[in-house]
Amino acid sequence: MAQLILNHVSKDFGTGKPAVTGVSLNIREGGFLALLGPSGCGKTTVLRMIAGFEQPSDGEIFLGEWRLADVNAMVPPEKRNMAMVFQSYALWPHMSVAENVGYPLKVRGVGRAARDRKIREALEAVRLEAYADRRPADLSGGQRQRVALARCLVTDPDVVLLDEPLANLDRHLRQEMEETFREFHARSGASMIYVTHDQAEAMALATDVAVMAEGRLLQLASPQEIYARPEGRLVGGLIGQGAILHLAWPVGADRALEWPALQACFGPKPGAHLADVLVRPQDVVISDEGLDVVVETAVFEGERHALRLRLPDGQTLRAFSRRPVTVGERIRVVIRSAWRL
Ligand SMILES: Nc1ncnc2c1ncn2[C@@H]1O[C@H](COP(=O)(O)OP(=O)(O)OP(=O)(O)O)[C@@H](O)[C@H]1O
Repeated sequence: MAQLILNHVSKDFGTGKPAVTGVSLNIREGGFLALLGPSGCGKTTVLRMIAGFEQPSDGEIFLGEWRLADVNAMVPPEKRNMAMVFQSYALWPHMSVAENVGYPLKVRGVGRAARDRKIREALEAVRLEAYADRRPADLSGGQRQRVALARCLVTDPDVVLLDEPLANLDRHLRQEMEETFREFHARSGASMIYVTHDQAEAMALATDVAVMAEGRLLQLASPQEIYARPEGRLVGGLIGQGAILHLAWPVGADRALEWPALQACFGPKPGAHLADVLVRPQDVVISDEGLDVVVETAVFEGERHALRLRLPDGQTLRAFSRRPVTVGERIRVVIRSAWRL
């Protein structure tokens, strides 16, 4: 197994606007990369180029030293030892679960005994041993997706590509399936690339998160890093919760500031350069000093109240409160820390 490398990869379908522009990525062996971004940003196109369903219009794709694709040539998908899992599961309806899982081995001419053993192991891995003889139609959505994962496992792929695999499942099942994906990743040892537009899912699963917008890669970092230090407004708005404020950030100051230094950024500063600043709700603390704000909305979420607070200049902040507050109430808050985007 080896590192998957995308080197300045672009794809232009000739529609006037390239789908992907100059994307460079290194996916380390056994890594789990989430590709995140708004609809139409080029995520699926990147995945399809890695799989070999599309040829780059520029740049190169390598698996270790092996050149998989460039503008002149490409290795066909079936020669890449990759497996792809789709949102739609893509199971054969007329085959049993075991037959579906064993199908890639049958195509490769693997003998009956070895095939049966592999199928058994793969079904055990996704906890579906008891369902081997059922048809896909008799399974739940989550179980069907686990069959699709088992079908991936049997071929021992170097790279597994997942295109929004949980998009068709309800929230509860998605959480359960996240656990299955984590186990699947640990067991297979394959590098995984997971396309999603759900940032919480990306953060929960991946070792690395790549954020794309309009065909370009904006940032690639670990979930912790991208949460703590997002680059720019788009990444800041996409990862985690928070408010983006325009504040008079002191010239030459650090990108992270804490209270009370932050206090100086608020209030009218005619002519000052305004920076985009990210404030996370958990860093906004109700206090008996600090900024004067009005509670605009308060939503009870069970373990806390989620608040939208209006600053005197009309900008809004998000905050959490343990105690109930009333809409229209004036309170004071301290901002523990903020990050200049
Ligand atoms: N075969 C194609 N021919 C022409 N344009 C295409 C083709 N495939 C994708 N595109 C265009 O490329 C852009 C990126 O599409 P892509 O499917 O990669 O985005 P995405 O981020 O995966 O979106 P979504 O989250 O909605 O699936 C879009 O503008 C899309 O219309």
